[in-house]
This record gives sequence, C-alpha cells and structure tokens, in this order.
Amino acid sequence: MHLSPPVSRDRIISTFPKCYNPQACLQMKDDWNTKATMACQDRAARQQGYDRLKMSKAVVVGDLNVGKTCLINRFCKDVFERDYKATIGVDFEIERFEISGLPFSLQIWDTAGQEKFKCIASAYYRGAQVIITVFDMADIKSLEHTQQWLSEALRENEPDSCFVFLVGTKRDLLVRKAPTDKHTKVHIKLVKAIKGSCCPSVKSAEECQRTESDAINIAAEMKAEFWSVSSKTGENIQEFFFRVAALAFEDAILKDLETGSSTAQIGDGSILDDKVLEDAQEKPKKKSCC
Ligand SMILES: Nc1nc2c(ncn2[C@@H]2O[C@H](COP(=O)(O)OP(=O)(O)OP(=O)(O)O)[C@@H](O)[C@H]2O)c(=O)[nH]1
Repeated sequence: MHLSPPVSRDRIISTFPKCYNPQACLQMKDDWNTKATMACQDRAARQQGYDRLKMSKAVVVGDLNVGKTCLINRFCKDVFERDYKATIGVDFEIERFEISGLPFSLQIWDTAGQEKFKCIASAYYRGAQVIITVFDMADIKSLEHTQQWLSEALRENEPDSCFVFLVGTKRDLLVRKAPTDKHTKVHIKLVKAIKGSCCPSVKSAEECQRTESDAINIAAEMKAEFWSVSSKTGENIQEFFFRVAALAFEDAILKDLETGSSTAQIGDGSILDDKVLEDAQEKPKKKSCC
C-alpha cells in the first residue's frame, strides 16, 4: 500500500477551526461532528482506504485585481507580490493537510477576474465543494459583484452541494482604529490631499465597520461565511484556509459514511492517483504581465 509522505507541521489540523464572525458563519459549533470523529478514529477505516488521498476542490472567483492570486500565494507559498499580474484563464495549487490524523488535500483553483478570460475560467467551476468569492475591502463595487460571481459558479454545480465563503481582502488598507500618533495622522492627511478624499487606500474606522457589516449582510443572502483577511500582512490567511479545509474534510468523511465509500475522490468524482497529483504539482504557471 502506498502511503503519502508526511505533511508539513504547519498543515496539521487537530482542533476544529473557528469561524471569523458568528454573524456570518456556516457552522456554529466548536467541535467536529461525532460521527466524523469516530470515523477518523476508526483504525480499521484507515487501513481500508482512508490512507489514500482524499481531496476536495475549491474555486476562487471575484473581480479582477481583488487579490485572489495573492490570497492563494500567501497561504500556499507564504509570499506576497506587490505588482499586479493578471491571471490568464486558471491556475491551481494543491495543499496537503493532516486533519484529525488523516491525510487530506485541497485543490485550490485560481480563476481570472478579467472579463475576456471568463469563458476559460468558468469551464473549471464544475465539481467544486467550496466556492470562495473574493472582494477588495477597499473597493465596495467589488463586493456588489460577488453575488453575480457566486451565481455563475453555482450554475456549474449541484444546488446546495458547495460551501460558500465571502472573503474581503486587503484588510491592511483599512484604518481600523483612529490613529493616535502625530506621524500617522499627518501621513493620512497627506495621502488624502494627494489622492483625493475618495482615496481607496485610506479609510476611516467607520468605513471599515460599514464595509464589514455590508459584507455580513451580503454573506447572509449568499448563505456564505464571511472572512476579512490581508495577504500583505498574512492576517487571518491560515485561519481562513484551515476553516475551509476542515469543513470540506468533514463533509467528505460524512459523505463517505453515507455512501459506504472510502476511495479518494476529486470534485467531479474521478479517482485521483499519485501520478495525477505529481503532474499537478509540477504544472506550468499561467500568469502573465499585463
Ligand atoms: N495592500 C494589499 N494589496 C493586495 C492584497 N492582496 C492583493 N493585493 C494587491 O492587489 C493587486 C491584485 O492582486 P492579485 O492577487 O493579482 O489579483 P487577482 O484577483 O488575482 O486579479 P486577476 O488575476 O486579474 O483576477 C496586486 O497588486 C496585489 O499586490 C492585500 O491583502 N493587501
């Protein structure tokens, strides 16, 4: 029997990850589902197939320039790219976890936000267990477009078959607390003077709260869980992806129990073997300069 290599220590999830905000949360609970826990603890189950790779597919959608690629790259490679390079079509990463002692992989699909690449990207929406709709916290228009992105992604999937997340990026651009030190106050005044009062990169604490509460309302309409993150600073990035992985993993285990299956499946139901995984990890990059 082939055993996957051990996952890195920072990808081990042992306790059930918490949501960001209870007002926009998919599952209000503190612990794993009892049935899932028992299945994980069942050594016999492990020997009969859970040692093979179990994988879920997550697609990341949203307007151009909102920070989808940076979100994925911060988590998967711990890097942040300041310069914008448009995604052409799609790209993906595979992240390996150990959850409750079992191996699990998340295939994270980065899709192009630019209109001209939409038809290529939408071909990859199918078979997703997780849809991550992304907006820029400093650009309210991108929040307004998230419902459209979600409905396009859902069109390619079974109704009620996906976990939906609404992620506000660029949290670092929002001034959460009124600055108290003289230098920051002067800096903000200067930037506002140069860029105008509608400068998207400098927002007041009130605007930040308003954006979050608008997002929470939209998340409720979308039946989504809301997260606010920064790929620049890394704030909430690991917490967010751990939450995604944990919910997808638990769902996959429970579905297996329902169907009595223990094989490794990718979103659209095809069996994933080690060769596919190796090829996927060596894929060429599909980014290009704009
Ligand atoms: N300050 C700040 N800038 C960010 C953050 N995330 C992304 N950016 C910047 O936003 C720009 C766009 O980021 P990308 O991740 O390439 O955007 P995208 O959504 O993948 O864009 P498309 O590929 O066109 O769909 C880049 O210049 C990033 O440096 C963040 O958390 N904070």
